[in-house]
Amino acid sequence: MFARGAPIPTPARVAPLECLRTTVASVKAQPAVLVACGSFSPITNMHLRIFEDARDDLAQQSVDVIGGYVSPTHAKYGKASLASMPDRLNMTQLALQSSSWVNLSSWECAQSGWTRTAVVLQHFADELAQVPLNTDSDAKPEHPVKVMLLCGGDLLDTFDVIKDDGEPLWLPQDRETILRNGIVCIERKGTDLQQVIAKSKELSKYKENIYIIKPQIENDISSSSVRRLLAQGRSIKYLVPDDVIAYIKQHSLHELPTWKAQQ
Ligand SMILES: Nc1ncnc2c1ncn2[C@@H]1O[C@H](COP(=O)(O)OP(=O)(O)OP(=O)(O)O)[C@@H](O)[C@H]1O
Ligand SMILES: NC(=O)c1ccc[n+]([C@@H]2O[C@H](COP(=O)(O)O)[C@@H](O)[C@H]2O)c1
Repeated sequence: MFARGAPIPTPARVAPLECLRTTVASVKAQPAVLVACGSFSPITNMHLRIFEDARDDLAQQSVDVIGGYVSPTHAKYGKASLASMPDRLNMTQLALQSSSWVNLSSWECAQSGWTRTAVVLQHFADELAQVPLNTDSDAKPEHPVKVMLLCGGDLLDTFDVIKDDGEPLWLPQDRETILRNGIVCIERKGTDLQQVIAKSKELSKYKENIYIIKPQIENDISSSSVRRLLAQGRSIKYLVPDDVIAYIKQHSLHELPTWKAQQ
């Protein structure tokens, strides 16, 4: 558990290796690691589900997902709805206890400020490139591991956003890096991904690297809907893992002014 009110200790690795599978399905398969960057304030069952849907769909396209990471963003990302870093990390860790292949990465939160997502992914890529991969046969996998951003369609839709100060939300070189490596986008109500890609020259250029995943069971749980239910004094059972609900109650996170403001 991360101590509340204390800085986050720097972890030994960006990508803890506990759950990483180093035996790739076949020589020809493309090994991949999925990294979900986001707020996770709090983590929901749908954040966990998107990993499962993505892994199943990618397997049908000869992409062998050998591990996954949830990387909560730094407090200095500045979104009002962010619970503290220890709280978001603790809730994420509790939620991931039930996963055999997705790990928490606390690296982003241990930095002194917010880190751009492309930089986070590059750290993962640098570390994971050092991990020797093999197959059941003697032969080594033909492809090096790819680190791909896992996100909801709404995130891809922010790629062209220009902020109020006139600066792009995503630096052009960062978008390029992310798109070159591959991005796995889960369709989400309210975002037409085909349209998002078609209207952007850059996204169209890389459309082969954008894996669009249709959730097998549609579910639009979001952290904001969970916060809204809490603010209304309603139940969040079956939307969020039980241990996370217990943590929220134990530490009265539902009383956070920015969570209570959510209607
Ligand atoms: N129901 C969902 N379907 C598909 N993707 C989702 C869903 N919920 C969250 N995600 C994706 O998970 C990633 C991390 O989620 P994050 O906590 O940043 O967003 P969120 O749950 O939409 O939060 P908020 O409601 O506070 O904006 C994002 O890429 C987001 O699009
Ligand atoms: N330029 C960038 O790298 C950039 C811009 C906006 C959001 N992000 C990331 O995307 C995620 C978005 O989270 P939210 O959807 O909760 O805002 C966060 O992990 C954040 O760090 C990255």
